[in-house]
Amino acid sequence: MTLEPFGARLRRAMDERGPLCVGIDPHASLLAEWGLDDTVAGLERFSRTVVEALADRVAVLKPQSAFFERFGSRGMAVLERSVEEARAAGALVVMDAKRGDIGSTMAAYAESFLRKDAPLFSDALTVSPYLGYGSLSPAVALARESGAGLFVLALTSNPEGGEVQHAVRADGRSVGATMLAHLAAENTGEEPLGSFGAVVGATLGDLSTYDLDINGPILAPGIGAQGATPADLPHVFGAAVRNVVPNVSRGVLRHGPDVVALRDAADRFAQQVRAAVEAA
Ligand SMILES: O=c1ccn([C@@H]2O[C@H](COP(=O)(O)O)[C@@H](O)[C@H]2O)c(=O)[nH]1
Repeated sequence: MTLEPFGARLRRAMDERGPLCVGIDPHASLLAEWGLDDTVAGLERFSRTVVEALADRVAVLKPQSAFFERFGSRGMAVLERSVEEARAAGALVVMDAKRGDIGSTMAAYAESFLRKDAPLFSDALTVSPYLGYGSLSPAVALARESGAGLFVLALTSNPEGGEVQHAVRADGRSVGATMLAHLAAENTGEEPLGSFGAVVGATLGDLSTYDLDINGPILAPGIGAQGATPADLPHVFGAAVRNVVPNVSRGVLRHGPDVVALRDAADRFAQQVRAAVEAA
């Protein structure tokens, strides 16, 4: 069955459920706080609990692949099941694996996450363009074919990102702005929303010098543990705020393992996001 393009599916999910994305980030410290062992069994319990609590109410769940990879093949099996269960319960899954390599290898990464019959097929994948935006072409092509999407690291939430992303090219444009321009071109003419999104940190303050009008989604990590708040979103993103998918991971997860407490925490963030976007 052919999937509707990711951008259209995401727009509908954002309209129906609100735009919040919650991360599935099983940090060792969170496993301990939840009373779980730092083992595959602990990982599985953690992931299952997050999916059970949230997959039927938030638009997007974003598993952080690193925390599953550290357990090897058995961790990846847990990740596979989490993706499958989250999608079955109605959430869109953005796999946060930040892949990026020369084009021929990028094609294999794309096959791993974006081919419809792949065990880890996800609705969208985070990718790094820092081997050159063109190196992502195989992922762009396969995402289009599969009805999936990409989130390209443009302006990341961490303070170290600026030394690369704010660097100014010979044409006077910054590297981050160049990535945004590539995405705008990718999404030209797409309705209601393109499938090729940018990652732009909610921590970055006023971004009015950047053209965030990419006709695609903007995944905005940094809310909660990294210090940004939902109230910051209009100031950071301006008119683009309506296409922002704000991500919170530890800010919600620290309320587990109680399912009701996780839901309440996600609902609070969702409500704060809604109020901030409506007031914008
Ligand atoms: O610029 C980026 C890109 C990705 N991330 C990821 O988002 C979550 C944030 O987790 P919190 O616990 O809410 O801080 C995490 O998986 C990061 O790898 C990011 O933070 N910034």
